[in-house]
Amino acid sequence: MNKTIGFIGSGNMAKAMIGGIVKSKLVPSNKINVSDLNQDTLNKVNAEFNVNTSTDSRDVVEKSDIVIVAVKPNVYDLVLESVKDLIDNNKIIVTIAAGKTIASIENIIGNDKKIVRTMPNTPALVNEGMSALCKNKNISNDELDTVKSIFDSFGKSEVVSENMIDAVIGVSGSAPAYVFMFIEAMADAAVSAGMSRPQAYKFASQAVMGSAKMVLESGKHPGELKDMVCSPGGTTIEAVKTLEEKGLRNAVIKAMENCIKKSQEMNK
Ligand SMILES: NC(=O)C1=CN([C@@H]2O[C@H](COP(=O)(O)OP(=O)(O)OC[C@H]3O[C@@H](n4cnc5c(N)ncnc54)[C@H](OP(=O)(O)O)[C@@H]3O)[C@@H](O)[C@H]2O)C=CC1
Ligand SMILES: O=C(O)[C@@H]1CCC=N1
Repeated sequence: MNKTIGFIGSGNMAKAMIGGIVKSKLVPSNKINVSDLNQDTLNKVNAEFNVNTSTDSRDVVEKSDIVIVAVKPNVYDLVLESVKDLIDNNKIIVTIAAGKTIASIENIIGNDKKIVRTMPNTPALVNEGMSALCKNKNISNDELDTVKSIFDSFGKSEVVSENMIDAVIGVSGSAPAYVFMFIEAMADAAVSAGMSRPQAYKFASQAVMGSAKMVLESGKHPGELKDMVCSPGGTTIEAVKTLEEKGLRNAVIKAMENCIKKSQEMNK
């Protein structure tokens, strides 16, 4: 891609995306500009990915065609205010923040500017990210494709309507956290049965990854895949009974409802 990509904020999500872009070689690392308030953070990002760094977000905006704003929602508006005079009608502003609607960003930088709202997730770091994208009226389909190719460089992505972003946060943006909790709990049980901690993480993570791949690749309903594991009178059905008794599915649904509700509140 013949574009320069900038990141304002170099935290967990930005680093996962930078790592994914660099590994995929979508653009050379000298075409990635990154800012953060913390020089130590920037030194680490530079040592790991060899990208250009600055403590001044204005440097990043000036030097980049596509600017990904990756700071937390509480400082988001201040950051946009501090760079808005540098945003012309050619630059593309990409937001990854929960609760920052296209309208709220247009209110700050102007409704004549090019804005793409996205929701990625941290598996971007290992090229298994899942992202959603939507655009404002000033972004052409070609420009949306260009931004999508950034997100596709570290995983998969889909274009959605903006009112789906809250659901995307529940099922994808925040979801790695629930899956890590599940893996941790599985590993704890294996350790309790005498397995070493590293081996327990390996078994548990591979089981989760393989199961996810079966859902994506077999075309079978998850319930059917579950039934294929449950031998009559066997071990798995005992575990399934306990998970139902303890309300696993209900807990997941309730947790995601709260996650989505929080996202909706943050949009206001
Ligand atoms: N984490 C995730 O899995 C996902 C996060 N997101 C979104 O990504 C955004 C960032 O979240 P996350 O990466 O978790 O947060 P982090 O706190 O890890 O990252 C934010 C980074 O921005 C830095 N920062 C703060 N103010 C400025 C500024 N004025 N100029 C430059 N850098 C600044 C912070 O520095 P300092 O720490 O010193 O304040 C920090 O390094 C959020 O808006 C979130 O909604 C979206 C999808 C998934
Ligand atoms: O927890 C959050 O608010 C962000 C958004 C999605 C994942 N992390």
